[in-house]
Amino acid sequence: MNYLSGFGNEHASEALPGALPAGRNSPQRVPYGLYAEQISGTAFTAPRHANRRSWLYRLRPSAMHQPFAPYASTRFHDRFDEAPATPNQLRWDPLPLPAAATDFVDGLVSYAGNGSAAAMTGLGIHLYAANRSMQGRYFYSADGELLIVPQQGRLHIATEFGVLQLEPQEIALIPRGVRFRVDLPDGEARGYVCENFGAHLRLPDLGPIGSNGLANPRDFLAPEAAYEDRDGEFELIAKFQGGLWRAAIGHSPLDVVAWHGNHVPYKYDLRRFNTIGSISYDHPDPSIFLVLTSPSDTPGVGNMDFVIFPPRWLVAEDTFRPPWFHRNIASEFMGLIHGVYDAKAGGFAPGGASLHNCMSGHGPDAASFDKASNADVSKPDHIVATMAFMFEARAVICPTAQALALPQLQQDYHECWQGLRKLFDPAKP
Ligand SMILES: O=C(O)Cc1cc(O)ccc1O
Ligand SMILES: [Fe+2]
Repeated sequence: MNYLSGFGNEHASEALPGALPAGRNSPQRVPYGLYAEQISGTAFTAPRHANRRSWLYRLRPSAMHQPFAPYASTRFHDRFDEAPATPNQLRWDPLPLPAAATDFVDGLVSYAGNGSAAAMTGLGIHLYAANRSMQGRYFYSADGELLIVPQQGRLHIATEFGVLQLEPQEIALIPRGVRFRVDLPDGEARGYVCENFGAHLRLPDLGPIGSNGLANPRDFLAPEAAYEDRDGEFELIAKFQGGLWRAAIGHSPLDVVAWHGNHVPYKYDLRRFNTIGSISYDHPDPSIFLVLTSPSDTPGVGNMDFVIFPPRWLVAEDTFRPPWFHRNIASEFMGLIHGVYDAKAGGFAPGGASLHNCMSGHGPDAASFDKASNADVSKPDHIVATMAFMFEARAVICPTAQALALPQLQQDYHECWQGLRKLFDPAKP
């Protein structure tokens, strides 16, 4: 499958030759009898460097569907105020794959979040476990862009802009409003979704790192135009102001023959990340692992950040090499795609999750502390075959009532720090 390369680029793609109008966006009649339609992802007047919009040339306008009615989903929502926000450290085992037929949308379980679609700030964190492709149904979120992080099973995401083929260790971003369908080529799939209600995720500034490094722009891939010319009795599910809505639609909404613009879905392979770390001493702040950031209105403070912990060499001398003990102003929701996370010797499984809120103490568990305190740091350590990540937020991340009620919530998580014995000996400096 071919993709168009470059983050935030102005791309153009056509599935039929000459489908893209030349020299103007909305000619009186579009080639092939297509309808021209714009989708804007920022205010029309947003500064040029931040402005996002695309022009789509499609079989039918997106307005063409029956009225929406509420669609009862008990598990996928934005109800982040049902339970008191908790300072407790939380950790969950992986969600089991479903027994009943469950597609990507029905397989989403909302775990935590903050802010709201109405306020256009904050994030929602949802995990999915699914065992069948979306059949005759299409989905979009008007509430935020969707950052999809598969943990198990490939996803074929057919969007209005074309198809993104995704495997674990790759991520996809579906912009606000873009309609899509998720097929499961492996029959089963599990992973994480962050819905960003705030400003678009973008590549961070690199400061003294220079003009290259971390996630490089050319590794972000947009799909090439591909359209479905399908009539039938389908359904369009919309997420709108925290609730789900359903409309009957008589055709596939993935009927875009050509498009151009920069409000586009994209994918990125996390294995392409150019990981930078200390080559002298001390473990750097995890901002060095920042892939994408959604800025807030305070300079330097993200509404939400997407951070990864990829394979890397640890060479820092006279240094406790894993993550240190810490309390942060930011709140941290973590997931594990595969392997072992270097601050947790046990209990944090691939597909699992953890939440450490603002100023809640956390860090290496007792076993990881003992191991790293006694390791030979005159030699490099090679951290291999692992990929953990963090959705980090400026505001406290509130778990949903259902996440707190899940049997996967570990009641004994705090025990992982209770074995840290007092080592203090005033006689031994
Ligand atoms: O809590 C965590 O494991 C994430 C994390 C990693 C790190 O290297 C430094 C700080 C931090 O919050
Ligand atoms: Fe942390």
